[in-house]
Amino acid sequence: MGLVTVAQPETIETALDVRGINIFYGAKQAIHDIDLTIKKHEVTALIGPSGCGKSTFLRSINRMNDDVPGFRAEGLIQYDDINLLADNIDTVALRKEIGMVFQNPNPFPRSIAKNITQPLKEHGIRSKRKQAGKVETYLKQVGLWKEVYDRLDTSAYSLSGGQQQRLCIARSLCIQPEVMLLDEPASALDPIATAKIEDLLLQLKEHYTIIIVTHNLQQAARVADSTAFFYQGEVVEHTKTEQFFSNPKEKRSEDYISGRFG
Ligand SMILES: Nc1ncnc2c1ncn2[C@@H]1O[C@H](COP(=O)(O)OP(=O)(O)OP(=O)(O)O)[C@@H](O)[C@H]1O
Repeated sequence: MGLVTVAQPETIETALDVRGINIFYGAKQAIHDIDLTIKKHEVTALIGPSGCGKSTFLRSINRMNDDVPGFRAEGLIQYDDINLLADNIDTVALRKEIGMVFQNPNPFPRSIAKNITQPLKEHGIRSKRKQAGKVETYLKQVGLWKEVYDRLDTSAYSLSGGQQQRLCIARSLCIQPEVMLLDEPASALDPIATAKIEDLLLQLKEHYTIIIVTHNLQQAARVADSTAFFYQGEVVEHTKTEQFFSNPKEKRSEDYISGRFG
């Protein structure tokens, strides 16, 4: 993925080891010296009030902000033996391993099937038989197959918002990433579609490492193994979700959970 290598992470259970990250937009510093350990096959929730830097941090992991004018990220985000913030990272290869799903469903303006086959083709899978097999596999993995198997050639835009979001998740999964980044993936969805996405995340963590930004504290409590509370560009507390919500260590965490700010 890049030429710069660093020492192996402390344990093989670590998916991403984040050390001393500082992020700037021009002169404005959005992230201040954060450290985080993201464990493999867990769901990690990033929570905190608007503007505290959750999306900035998430988008830095797979270099989505590189083209934002004035953007600069310093420090170490270690994935295997690679620093994801190194200058010579191949972002296409990076995004194959670290996929992303956005707040608003954004399927390609093509058929349901082509939303899966297009990324497969881009990653060298040319056999139509293999492509068809993967369309079925990944639509099943996101619980969409039964709903769409008889209309795979119709436009992805004919799906509901919740179905479109599950299609976007299938599109990310079909190239078999290790890590999935989700930026408020259910905030544009109704409660039933949201519940389906949450169920899906709980199933997917068996195969993938998941980091989710959410404004919904109940959602973090339902789906996340660990929760990181961001405030004014810092990580105030990162601990097991159950402990975070029942017995936070920091006063600012307690104030946030109890709705005293944010
Ligand atoms: N493209 C940009 N250019 C300049 N400043 C930005 C840009 N994107 C974000 N910022 C600033 O960086 C800080 C962190 O923003 P960010 O969007 O990461 O916060 P957030 O916690 O994800 O907020 P929200 O929950 O509202 O999405 C804010 O002060 C924001 O104004």
